[in-house]
Amino acid sequence: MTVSIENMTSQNSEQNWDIFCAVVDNYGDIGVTWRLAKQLSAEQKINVTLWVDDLNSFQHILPHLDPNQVTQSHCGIKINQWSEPLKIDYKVGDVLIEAFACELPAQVKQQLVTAKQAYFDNSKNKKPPVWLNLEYLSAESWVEGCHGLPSMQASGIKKYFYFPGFSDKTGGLICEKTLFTDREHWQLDTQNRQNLFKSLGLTGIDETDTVISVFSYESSALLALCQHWQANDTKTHALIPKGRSLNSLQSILPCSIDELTPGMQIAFGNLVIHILPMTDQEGYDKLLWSCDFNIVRGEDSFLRAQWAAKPFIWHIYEQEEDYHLIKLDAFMQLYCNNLPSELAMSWKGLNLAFNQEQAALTCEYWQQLNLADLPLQQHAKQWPIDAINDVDLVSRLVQFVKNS
Ligand SMILES: Cc1cn([C@H]2C[C@H](O)[C@@H](COP(=O)(O)OP(=O)(O)O[C@H]3O[C@@H](C)[C@H](O)[C@@H](O)[C@H]3O)O2)c(=O)[nH]c1=O
Repeated sequence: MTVSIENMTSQNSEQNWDIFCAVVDNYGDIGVTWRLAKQLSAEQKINVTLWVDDLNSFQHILPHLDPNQVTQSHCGIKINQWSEPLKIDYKVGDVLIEAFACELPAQVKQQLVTAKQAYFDNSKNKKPPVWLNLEYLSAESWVEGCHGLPSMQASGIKKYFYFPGFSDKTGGLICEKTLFTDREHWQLDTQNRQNLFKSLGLTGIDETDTVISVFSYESSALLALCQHWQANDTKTHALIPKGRSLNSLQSILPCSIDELTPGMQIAFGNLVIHILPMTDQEGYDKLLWSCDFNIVRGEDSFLRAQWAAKPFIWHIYEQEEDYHLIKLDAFMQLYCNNLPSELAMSWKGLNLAFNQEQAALTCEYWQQLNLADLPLQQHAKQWPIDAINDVDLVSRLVQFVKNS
């Protein structure tokens, strides 16, 4: 029997999925789950409820969100405040996703036990949901062996470990179906970049200037790079939202970080720092598409910099015992697989030096890395096509659930 895509998505529209997200810090946990929720809803027509414990953080990347509402809808997704105890009842759906091993509320776990028992008593009752733990993205090879493994929980229900990743044996990477074509169209017309900068209140940027977006954690290497750009021949614009990157630049700023407001420009020699307003994720993607180089961090902006098809530095989220450097290395090996060795050395050197706060080395590698270098640019364009490995995370996830 053949089932058409339309039939499959209309079957999905009867499905209810819940995603629970606890914000550990910053915007990555909510950033990833929000992307996931939007794509499940828009492309798979699944009814998604996203439960979030910190709506104030969420509002930074979804400006229309009202942090005081216990429940609200945006982009077709129901967003519920996750408080303990829950103010809104959780009703068992078809799929339950806990993001990044967050501890589900006791009420939810109790509902799972009840659902399991009811199904055990009479298989005509609704099946308990497929329960998944969505893990962090890593390019390490062990991920392939752990993706999809079940673990029996006290409720008698299996919980599956769902690992995003770069190979076909992993859960894939979040990427909307039309993202690459949307980006290509955007990048074909330089007017888009100019219009975007204008809408963000960024002025004085000529077409020939180098534009770099900066969304990193604190790093003395960033200060060194800014000082390097300041003395450089090319005019450089660093677009930086209020946040952690600026903490490293306090010594060169004319006022305290609190006093900075979006749209402000601070000029030093050939560098202009622009204070960037934070936008929603769609706006942020377009910013990455429009810059010549992006400095990104965490998980979601890291992936979006890859989808932007531009060269980038990944400031990885620090972990205990420098474990993050192992993750960084695994990704760099993969990314540099087909790069000419000299270019690979400069790109890896730059990323490692930035992450290890080796200020002088960062500038040295920056100088070696010519942004106009054709192989570097071509690689940045080809990489998304190779990395997506035919199928994105949401498509793989829906199939995984069907097979579970
Ligand atoms: C600058 C900017 C970012 N964003 C979004 C893009 C991303 O979804 C989100 C930032 O998330 P990330 O890039 O993942 O970085 P991050 O550092 O914010 O998030 C994290 O990293 C994880 C690895 C950790 O585990 C998390 O606990 C968390 O710290 O903010 C906007 O929507 N608009 C903006 O203007």
